Formats: sequence, structure tokens, C-alpha cells
Amino acid sequence: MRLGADHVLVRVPATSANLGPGFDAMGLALGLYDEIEVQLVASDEVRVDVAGEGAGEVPGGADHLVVRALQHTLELAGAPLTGVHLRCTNRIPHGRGLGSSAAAVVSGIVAARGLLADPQALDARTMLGVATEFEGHPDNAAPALRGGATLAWSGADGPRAVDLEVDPRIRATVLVPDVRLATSRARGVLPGHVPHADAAFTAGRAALLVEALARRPELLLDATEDRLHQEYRAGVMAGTAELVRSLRAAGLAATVSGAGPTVLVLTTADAGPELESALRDLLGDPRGGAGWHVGHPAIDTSGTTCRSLPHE
Ligand SMILES: Nc1ncnc2c1ncn2[C@@H]1O[C@H](COP(=O)(O)OP(=O)(O)OP(=O)(O)O)[C@@H](O)[C@H]1O
Ligand SMILES: N[C@@H](CCO)C(=O)O
Repeated sequence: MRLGADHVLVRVPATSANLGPGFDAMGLALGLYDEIEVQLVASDEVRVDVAGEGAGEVPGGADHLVVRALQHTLELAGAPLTGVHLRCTNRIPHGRGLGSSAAAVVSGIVAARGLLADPQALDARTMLGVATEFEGHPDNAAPALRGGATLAWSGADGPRAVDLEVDPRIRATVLVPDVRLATSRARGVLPGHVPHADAAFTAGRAALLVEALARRPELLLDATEDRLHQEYRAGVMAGTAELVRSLRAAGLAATVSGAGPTVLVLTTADAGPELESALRDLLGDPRGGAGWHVGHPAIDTSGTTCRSLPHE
């Protein structure tokens, strides 16, 4: 396949996976974005400039995660990459449970699609499949690609996803700690087996969550209960576990965001005063404190977007 454009700008949202009981399956796109400008160059140089999150930390050149996903996707499409210049403006914090690695992978895939002469040749399922190969599970990649809330699974023909309805009254709040935790570490403490009763409990809650998200937000507290991962992870994110417990005791639907350590709270717009009061009690200030930053991102409904820029 031929390349069409040589210069594109991709915008990719943060995502919060699991939402409590939807381990490795459910996710929500949040209005906090990384932007990546991808410019093909005539030489075989691979250059990556990073501003914001990860600057001076993430590998440059061909090892950079966005470059790896871009290169892999272009190869798959039969249009191998030679030289490229990336300018990344990163706002999604790394290793916090807000889908930074999925955002990097998805942005590389969507950039590759935008560079092809026939972008339609790379369909949504193929893109989710490639992202899942990199990530190992599709729950962040699906909402990053599609926006909104999604339910993803691996079927006989590979990873798939559907959109979930989200009641317009629902609001997301994130409590992001200063400390990081690698997803690999948070997965490493999960057991190989769980009691049948816990699996049954969590399956029921995940089904209820679909209804709570769509039109019954008053059920969010019950619907976000989980027994598959959060308690097992408490030992590697004690502060997160404590905050989730306290917020839930105050009647707020708090969960560990992705593999943590960020806390996600789902409320309705009219629950602002309860949330503010709980945050003041727990952190000393509703805007954040004690090493926690409070954000109120919109729920993103666009997913990852890509537009061509003029040839430079
Ligand atoms: N924009 C980026 N560019 C390059 N590498 C990135 C970028 N974002 C994340 N990474 C890599 O991914 C790592 C973080 O991935 P990890 O899966 O541990 O956490 P996360 O994706 O932020 O959280 P979660 O998967 O729980 O939502 C970073 O340390 C970095 O190596
Ligand atoms: N479902 C994943 C999300 C983080 O990538 C987990 O909880 O480990």
C-alpha cells in the first residue's frame, strides 16, 4: 500500500480501565490528551522530541513506544517506515492508571492510518487488534480509539469492542497521586484463581454497571463493586486502597483507575457538594493535597483524531 500524507497531527485521550468490576474489559475515555505531530522525513533518521509527561525519561528514536506502534502498523499495511520526526506534547501522566501506554500505542497506529493513501484499508478491528498485541488487553485501547465508554473482549476473530451508553448526568473525577506504579507490577500481585463466589459477584456487578452507566447512575455505587483485582492490589497501593474505601463509605462510586494508583470517582453532576466535602475531609482541600491531584476531566466522546498538516 502507498503512503498518502507525510505530516499528521494525532490527538489521543487518557482512559480509565476496569471501572471496578469490568477488569480487562470496560473502559472510559477522559478529556485529557496527548498530541503527537508525525512528520515523515527523506532520510532514515528517527527523531523524537517530547514535551510534558515523560520528557527526558521515555526512550527516543526507534524504541519510543509511539514509533514502535507506527512502524509496526505501517509494516502491516505494506508501507514500511523510513525516517520520521515526532513532536510529542504529553499531558497524560505515566504509570498512574490513566492509559498512557495505550495512548502512545493507539496514537502510533492512528498516525500510521492517517499517513496511508487509503486510510480506510486499516479498519477499526485491525487497529484494536494491533493495539491489543502491544498492550496485552484491549480495555484502554478501545475507549482511546473510539471515545466514550466501551466494553472490549477477545473473540474467535481477535479483539472486539462495543460502545456503552453513558448517561449525560455522569461526571468523572480523578485523584492522581505523585507516585507511579507500573501496570506490570500491579498485575503481578493478582492471583491465578479466585473463589467462584467472587467471580459470580463481580460478573453480576459488571452487568449492572452497563445499566447504571446508561440510565441509572443512582446504582453506580453498587455497580462499581469488584472482587477480582482491587483488594489483591491494595498491598502495592495502600494510599489508593484507603481512599477508595473512604470515598465508597461516603457513598461515592470510587474505583482504582486501571492498574492504579489513580482513583476514579463516578458521580452525577448534582453530587458536587458531597464529593467536595469528602475530598476536603480526606485530602484537606477539594482541589487536592497530601500528594494527590484532583482533576475533573470531561468524558471524551471523540476518541483518537488525526488530521493532515501541510508538507514542511
Ligand atoms: N507517551 C508515551 N511515549 C512513550 N512511552 C510511553 C508513553 N506513555 C507511556 N509510555 C510508556 O509506558 C509506561 C507506562 O505504562 P503502564 O502500562 O505502566 O502505565 P499506564 O499505561 O500509565 O497505566 P494503566 O495501563 O494502568 O492505565 C511508561 O513508563 C513508558 O515507558
Ligand atoms: N485492566 C488492566 C488495565 C491497566 O492496563 C489492569 O487492571 O491491569
